[in-house]
Amino acid sequence: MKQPERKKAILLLEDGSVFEGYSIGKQGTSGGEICFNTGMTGYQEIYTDPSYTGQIIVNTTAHIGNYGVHEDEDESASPTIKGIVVNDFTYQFSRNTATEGLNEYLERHNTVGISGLDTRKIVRHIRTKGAMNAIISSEIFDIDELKAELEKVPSMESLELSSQVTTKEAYELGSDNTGLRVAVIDYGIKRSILQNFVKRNCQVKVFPAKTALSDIEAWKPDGYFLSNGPGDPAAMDYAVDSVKELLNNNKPLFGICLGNQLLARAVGIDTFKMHHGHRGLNHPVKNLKTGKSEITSQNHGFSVDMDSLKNNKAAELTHLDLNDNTVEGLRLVDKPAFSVQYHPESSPGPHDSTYLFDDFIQLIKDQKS
Ligand SMILES: NC(=O)CC[C@H](N)C(=O)O
Repeated sequence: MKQPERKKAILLLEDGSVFEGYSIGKQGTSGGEICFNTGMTGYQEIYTDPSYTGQIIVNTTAHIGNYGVHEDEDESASPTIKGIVVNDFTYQFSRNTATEGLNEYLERHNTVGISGLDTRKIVRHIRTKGAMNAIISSEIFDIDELKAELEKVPSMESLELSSQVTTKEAYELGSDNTGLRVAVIDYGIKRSILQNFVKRNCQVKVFPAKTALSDIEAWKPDGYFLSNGPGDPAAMDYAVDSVKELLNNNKPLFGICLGNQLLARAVGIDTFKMHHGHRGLNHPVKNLKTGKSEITSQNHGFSVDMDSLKNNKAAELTHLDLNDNTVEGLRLVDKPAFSVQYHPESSPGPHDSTYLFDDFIQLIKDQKS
């Protein structure tokens, strides 16, 4: 595939920094919270993870697009990110099984991007100054005009986004009557998480984020799963209230990422906005029960407050981040409920933590027998 003629694009950060590069994907103007992912691979899974809704992703790995995209590797129906910032964008991909080039894919999904930037410099900037909003444009080059557009972009703090990405209708997956019925509350779920349940012989029903408990119970689930998802958990009282109701039933409950934050809030533990979040595929976490460490896939900009967790009698810390000592997992003391901040489905990422799905299923089996 021939490289199209390169058109100019600019990236403007909230603190006034301007970077000039080339337009990739859809031409246009798009703003969101800028964040970086340090993974060396898995760009398609990252761009389609609904947890990134409303964000512009900077990939620190230098080559993006070089293996194209494959229709089976989407984590959701389409990307809901606000844009991508990359260094060397490759139009000509080298993978004989790829079904499309990344540029056509981004155009088809109306995703704006900018290439040719020194992404390491941008990352150092965000790492020093903290999370902030940014805007990419291939049409507005007047900085004051672009600043006015950037001011319209909402702050990620206090933003509720799950209701934009949750399923509209409930749906079922997996084989019937396996005796393991998992009710998934969809706050922006990744497909690979659902596949982890189906692969383990679970019958799964995925419910919209605002489903009444009675409708979930009508399906007679054996356990509940709280999904990952975008936005600030502190802006999700409706979800925290429904988690409290689920906990009253004393059935096994497992949560990932946003699900971890919602479980914490449901028992009165605080969450907070991090300085610049954790996003990558090589974050070391220590399992405090086994003493072993795991290399994990992560994507979060909010976190469960350690002091608040330590002062809370209902929960205990199970997983610790070895980079910055933040909370990476917790369990409830008197209920069969646990959760992790990182992504054990590891799509993309190393598979050290998939035992958590087995632990959850074991909890369901134990309770049933
Ligand atoms: N991956 C997720 O579920 C992200 C949770 C939350 N939106 C955060 O940024 O912390």
